[in-house]
Order: sequence, then C-alpha cells, then structure tokens
Amino acid sequence: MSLVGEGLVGGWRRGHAVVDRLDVGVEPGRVLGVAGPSGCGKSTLVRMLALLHDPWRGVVAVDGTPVPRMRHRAPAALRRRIGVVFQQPRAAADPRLTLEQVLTEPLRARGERDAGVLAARAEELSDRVGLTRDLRGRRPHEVSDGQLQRACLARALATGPDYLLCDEMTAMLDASTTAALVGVIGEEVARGLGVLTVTHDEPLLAAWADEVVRPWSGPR
Ligand SMILES: Nc1ncnc2c1ncn2[C@@H]1O[C@H](COP(=O)(O)OP(=O)(O)OP(=O)(O)O)[C@@H](O)[C@H]1O
Repeated sequence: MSLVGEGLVGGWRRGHAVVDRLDVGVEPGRVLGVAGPSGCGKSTLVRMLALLHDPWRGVVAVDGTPVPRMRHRAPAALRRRIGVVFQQPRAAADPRLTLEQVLTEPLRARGERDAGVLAARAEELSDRVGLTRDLRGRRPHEVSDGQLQRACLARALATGPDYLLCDEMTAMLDASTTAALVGVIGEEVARGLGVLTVTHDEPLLAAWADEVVRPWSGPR
C-alpha cells in the first residue's frame, strides 16, 4: 500500500526536465517531507503524484495500480484517493462559491445531490478544520487566507482520500493556523492517511515529517 512515483521524468518545456528520474513513496500513516530550492520542480512533482500532470517517463502507482497515461484526466476513482492542498488558497478556490460550497465541491462532483447529506458532511468537515457556521456562509474575499486554507484542507479531505499532498500549504499562514492545520492532518495520519508535504519551512519539516527527502540536492 503506497502512492509511488518511480523513475519520474517530466516538466513543462520539451527537453527541459525539472523532475529527472525521481523515485518517491508516500506510505499510509506517515508524513514524507520534500525539500529543495525554489523553482527546482517540487510543485511539478506534486502535480504528477496528484495525477494532474503526466510524466514524460516513469510511472505513478496507487496501491500497486499503475495510473494509465491520462490524455485529459486520470480515472476519477484514482484521483479521488489523492487529496491536494496548494500554496495559495485564493488561486485554488472559486471566488463565486461560499466556503461551504468550496468544501463540498468534490462530493457534488462525485454526484452527491442530497442537500441534507451535503449539509451534514459540510458541518462535520468544518468542525474538523475549525470553521464556524458564520465563516462557512462567506465567500473567499470575505475571509482570511488562513480561513480559506482551512476550507481548502476540508475540501481535500472531503472524499476521504488515502493520500494527501500538501504543496507549501502553510506558506501564507501564521504560526497558530499552521499548527492547527498540521494538527488536523496529524489526526488523519493517525487513522492511516499518507502525507507528502513540500515546504521551505525547515523547523516545520523537522517537527512534522517522519522522513525528509531532498531529491534536487547533490550530483545526479
Ligand atoms: N504551468 C507551468 N508552465 C510552464 N512552466 C512551469 C509551470 N509550472 C512550473 N513551471 C516551471 O517549472 C520549473 C519548476 O517549477 P515548480 O513550480 O515545480 O518548482 P518549485 O520547486 O515548486 O518552486 P517553488 O519552491 O518556488 O514553489 C520552474 O522553472 C517553473 O518556471
């Protein structure tokens, strides 16, 4: 059981790989930290593991199932097992939606239409990440970055993923919000969630990650 990238090669410009022969494994109940200098390709690696960006070579496998080359989108059943939280919540949340709608988006995308079910799930997820009823009714421009990031974390957890990828999730946040979100994720890790976290915050990595890899340092 793990989310694995093997021999991953890829990037954005032909002939210029930013991810170059990388192996990475995210295991249930563990937090893997990924560190590296700015612009080296960490977000690109996250996007490959999130099944949002096709590697040129190599394979991503979810619990032993290799993900087929996507063309447009990876199979929904596999995508749903991997949650992602991005650095900038404002770029990741539709400004027209309330936070409640933001965090229930994946459930509606999966076909859930029952308003009662959606409301109950929204309340449960909001409680988990510390969003009050008042905040849930607001739109992104009416809340702080930290409050919006809480909603984005709730959204990432909405379908009960097996793996969570955090791409500089705490870069915009103050220390107490960072601690709160890391605490929420810690509870999920204790229940078996596998986490990969990318961050420049070395003290956070030291405190949070079970293991830290630095694939872009040293000779390749
Ligand atoms: N959508 C994109 N289109 C074209 N080039 C991109 C795109 N996303 C990233 N790149 C380029 O790929 C390289 C790696 O970017 P990436 O965002 O993966 O690095 P990073 O390690 O996450 O950086 P940072 O730590 O600054 O967030 C950079 O040179 C970047 O300019």
